[in-house]
Amino acid sequence: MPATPTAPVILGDEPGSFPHSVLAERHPAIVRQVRDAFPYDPTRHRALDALLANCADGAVEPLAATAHDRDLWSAWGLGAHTGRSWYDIPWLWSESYFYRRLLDAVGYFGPGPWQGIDPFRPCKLAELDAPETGEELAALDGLADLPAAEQARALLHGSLWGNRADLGFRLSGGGAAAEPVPALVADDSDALWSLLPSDGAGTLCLIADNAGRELVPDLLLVAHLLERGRVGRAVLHVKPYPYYVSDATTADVVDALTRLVRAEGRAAGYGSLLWSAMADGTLTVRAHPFSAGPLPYADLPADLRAELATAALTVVKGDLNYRRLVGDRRWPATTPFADVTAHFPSPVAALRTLKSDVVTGLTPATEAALDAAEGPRWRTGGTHALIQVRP
Ligand SMILES: O=P(O)(O)OC[C@H]1O[C@](O)(CO)[C@@H](O)[C@@H]1O
Repeated sequence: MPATPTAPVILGDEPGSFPHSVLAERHPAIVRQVRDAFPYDPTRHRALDALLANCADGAVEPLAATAHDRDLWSAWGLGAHTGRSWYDIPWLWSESYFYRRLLDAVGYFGPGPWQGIDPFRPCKLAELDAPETGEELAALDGLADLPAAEQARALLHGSLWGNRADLGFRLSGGGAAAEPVPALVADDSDALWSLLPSDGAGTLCLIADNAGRELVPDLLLVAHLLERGRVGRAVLHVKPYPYYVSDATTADVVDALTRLVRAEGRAAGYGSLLWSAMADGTLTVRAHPFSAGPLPYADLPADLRAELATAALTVVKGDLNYRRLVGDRRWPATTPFADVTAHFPSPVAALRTLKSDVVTGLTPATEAALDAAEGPRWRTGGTHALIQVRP
């Protein structure tokens, strides 16, 4: 094994593959869904129709000369990818740029009346209002009598499996099937807990993924760790603008906290704790532009790298963040997780349900058992999860 392992970057160019289906089917479906979700004006309809025609069969188009982030995207490779098929460039790049273009089409960056209107907000709010969310919050009261370690474990698993509730995933109609065996394909949770300094003064960074039913348990986990003095400070990294359908933005954090403080019982207590923690700076929300960028975390910009380097532990949530953490490549599944995350500036834990082909750190026996039981389906079905840690 070389010191810096490598593997082919995933493209979307193989018909029948999962990445290809996302570009060819999921993206057009998302454009249609967004077009139906708001009473957009004719200009917005024309822009959405143009994106619909372009995204499945066309070539990558540049941003407008006036776009506020044109330089940023140029630095991220826009020039090199312009004019090429969406299928022939790194899949991670194509997907990220698709969401950037979608926001253009709905007028998100303005100027105009649709500036700042999140096209995915109705779905996100519906999740927060769903009866399941209320049930999950009520279940929190039942944890109170458990030993501390079991409470922490339950909240960690709530955050982990919260990643299954992802709206983009649901749009494709590929919802979670029967309970998987084994559900957890890797479990380094003991190592995760051991990374929190015993003096309770460490900083936890949590790179969030989805809003709604994933962000709520993420926040509960953070609240629990702050309340119990397991961490002294927490930093929640969210997206600077709507992305991958349900990814959390600052507005979604506000919605989730509002949902918590209006709940009953322990959930409300955690909500108040977090509200105060934000007011006194114990909990900080960050929305760095790179968080919605199309590059892997190996390419972290210097300021974000320096910031994350101060964390006792960074928890990286979800499938997309996993792809960005280990690199969106065709790794052999047994590639050591520590090798592919050696670039990351702090100790790091990945909490993710498996929703794309990328995976590392499995034992040969686990990979063989999964293949034998399910064929390739275990990689993308969202029915399996992992907790992987690199100290
Ligand atoms: O919300 P998550 O867990 O990041 O999952 C989003 C997922 O959506 C996809 O990008 C497909 O659109 C997955 O492959 C992916 O990584």
